[in-house]
Amino acid sequence: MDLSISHISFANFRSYERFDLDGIGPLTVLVGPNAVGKTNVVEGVQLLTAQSSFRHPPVEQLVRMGAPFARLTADATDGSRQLQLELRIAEGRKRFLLNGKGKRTADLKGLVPSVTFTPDDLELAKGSMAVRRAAIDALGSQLSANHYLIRRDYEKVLRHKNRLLKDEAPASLVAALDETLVMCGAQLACYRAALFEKLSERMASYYAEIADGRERLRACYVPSWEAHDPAAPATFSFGRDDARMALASALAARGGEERARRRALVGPHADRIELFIDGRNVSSFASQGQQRSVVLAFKLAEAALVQDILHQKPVLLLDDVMSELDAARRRALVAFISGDIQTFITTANLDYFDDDLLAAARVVRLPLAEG
Ligand SMILES: Nc1ncnc2c1ncn2[C@@H]1O[C@H](COP(=O)(O)OP(=O)(O)OP(=O)(O)O)[C@@H](O)[C@H]1O
Repeated sequence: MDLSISHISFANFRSYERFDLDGIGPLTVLVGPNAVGKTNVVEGVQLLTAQSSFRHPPVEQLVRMGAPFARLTADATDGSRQLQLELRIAEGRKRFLLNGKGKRTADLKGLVPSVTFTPDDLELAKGSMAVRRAAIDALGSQLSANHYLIRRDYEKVLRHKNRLLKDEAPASLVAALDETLVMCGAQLACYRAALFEKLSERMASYYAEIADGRERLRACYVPSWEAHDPAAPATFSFGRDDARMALASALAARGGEERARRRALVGPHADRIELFIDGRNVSSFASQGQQRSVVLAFKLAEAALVQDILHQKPVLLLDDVMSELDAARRRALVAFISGDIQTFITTANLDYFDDDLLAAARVVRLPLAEG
């Protein structure tokens, strides 16, 4: 049986002095007016499960204004195991605990995974490449502690390199750092590309379902060392040694340009994820409806992949997305939810939900009644 959350409790988290929800089942719909704290609940559960927040806030913002610290807990069980996930936030620092014992973030990755879908995710279709890269890394980090750690290392090296380039440091110093960048960068590009290959297969099949088989989605991971024409799909396969060599020679070839522009131009921070519908690039050609279908397919693929790789269904956190989807896409999402995956949905309006879904859900009205 999969681990699922049975109880959550927040103290001094965001707008909540206290928030407790017990007896949580497969489907919880949180309904309430604007600014009542619905998204805060989703964010709290994401912090406890994925150890990150889609809002990327400064740590101190998570603590209720005027309070010295915050504490969040979630109890999860699969019928035999009982886990308590805990996050304590004080003095600008986050500390994670499992069953009362302090843990490194990397040790908790994937234990109770989650997939979050918010209106900001619509940026996956039309927004910058950084949004797509961040989504792959967020997923990869839950699936593998190594992905999480190598990405962290790479970002540290990249920050250091950008500082050197900005300060116009001697080329020898930059070249020395490039050796580390090649090691971490090649590994990160390989992790991402391997993960993306699996994700894009599932995305394509969800997209076909959502579009009733009328259109075909194709996605490509394009490493920064490849010159790729974004007008047409292409496949790039590489192993770690290929990636190291290609990255090292691209860095050597573009070193002068990097110094002139005073920033790092080559490496996984510049890799591209291109999406195509029937051969046309989504960034330039997709309609609003097609963009929404791409994002929905992306999210459903994420959830399916977590299940395949970790053999544990993720908790699905849907923040106010029903209003962003039309009836057909809502149906596709509801069909997925009905496949027995623990889900929290927030909404300001229950009219977006059909009676069957509401009958199967626990509807929690916010603000909670006192007592
Ligand atoms: N650290 C904090 N201390 C106190 N209040 C906070 C803190 N952080 C956020 N809030 C408050 O939480 C409220 C927003 O909550 P949230 O984003 O969960 O609303 P929501 O119910 O999802 O609203 P909407 O339907 O408009 O998206 C705001 O009123 C905001 O001022």
